[in-house]
Amino acid sequence: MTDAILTTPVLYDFRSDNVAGAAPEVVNALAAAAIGSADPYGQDPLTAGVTRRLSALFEAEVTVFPVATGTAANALALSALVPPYGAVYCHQESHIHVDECGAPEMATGGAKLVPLAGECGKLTPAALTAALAGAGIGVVHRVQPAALSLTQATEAGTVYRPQEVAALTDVAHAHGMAVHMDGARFVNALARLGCAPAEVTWKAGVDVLSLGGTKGGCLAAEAVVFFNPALAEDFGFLRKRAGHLVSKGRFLSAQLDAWLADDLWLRLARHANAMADRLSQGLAALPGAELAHPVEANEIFVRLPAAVADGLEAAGYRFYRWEGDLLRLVTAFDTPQAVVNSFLKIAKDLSEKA
Ligand SMILES: Cc1ncc(COP(=O)(O)O)c(C=O)c1O
Ligand SMILES: C[C@@H](O)[C@H](N)C(=O)O
Repeated sequence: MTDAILTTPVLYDFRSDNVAGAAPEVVNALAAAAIGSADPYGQDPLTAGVTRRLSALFEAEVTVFPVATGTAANALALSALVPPYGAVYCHQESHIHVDECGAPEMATGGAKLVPLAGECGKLTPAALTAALAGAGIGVVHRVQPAALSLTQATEAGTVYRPQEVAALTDVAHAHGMAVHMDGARFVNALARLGCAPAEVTWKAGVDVLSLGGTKGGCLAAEAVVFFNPALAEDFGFLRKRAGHLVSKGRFLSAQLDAWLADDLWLRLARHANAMADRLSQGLAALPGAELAHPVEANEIFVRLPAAVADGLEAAGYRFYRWEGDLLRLVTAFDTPQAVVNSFLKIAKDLSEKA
């Protein structure tokens, strides 16, 4: 970053939904939960309430374990599915493979992540089948296929349809593998699909979901949601051993409870997605602009003429310079439409001057 950019006041930060604040409903619920005492270590009524809420939302008796970060949710969920000699098949751009600093490998005791290619951040049954054909199942020299991990919405901002999830989980289950879903942006995918949560999870063969609340409007709250109770039996020990059993667990659950109440999670995600739609449509209309992937959630990957990208940064907007000449812009539950409009007007002016 040039010195000028570092000293320019930030007009708006599109780098990530991780830079967003927290929804007032969640903050107020947290303040209310801070009064008085409550049983520790997840034995409180709020945590029981979150399990009830998620069982109702997913139309199944689920087993829920709140944790504080998405990486913990992913790594610990995989540790419940995969032995140390196991293999986890994932996309080559998956967060568990690229951005978790070896946490899944550590939590599983050394399991191997097997990254696969796929257009627009999505795995295909053909690629998974081909990888498994050469896996050496039963061969003592080889790591043994144990889990498939899908990210929904993907790291490319795309969304798996229920039938796409089912086609992948069919291959995984046929090879004796369990299925994990990294749902750091699950609610953004759900808002786009408009289907019931069950349709794109357990009814499509997903065994465990890392449900992300942090990016969706919580301060820091994620939930590991098991649809297959047999896989959850040891998770309480795995979470405690990793130091992720929060003593005042009510404070994670208060966030999740408020976020899941009255469809707040979906309303917030719909807004984030709508801002991404508006922003990406405006950018795509600029001469020389090119969207790298369909915008199906709240992430935009776009190529812009250098003068436009540089000018936007100099004006005070922040976004990531991604691989190659891609830019990544992420909208959030609280991205103002006025900010999107101003950003697009400046981009258009810069484009006309270029
Ligand atoms: C797709 C995806 N999965 C998981 C995570 C992990 O979340 P955390 O940063 O809370 O560990 C992120 C983080 O933003 C993410 O983008
Ligand atoms: C680490 C970085 O990728 C983060 N998960 C984000 O999406 O902003």
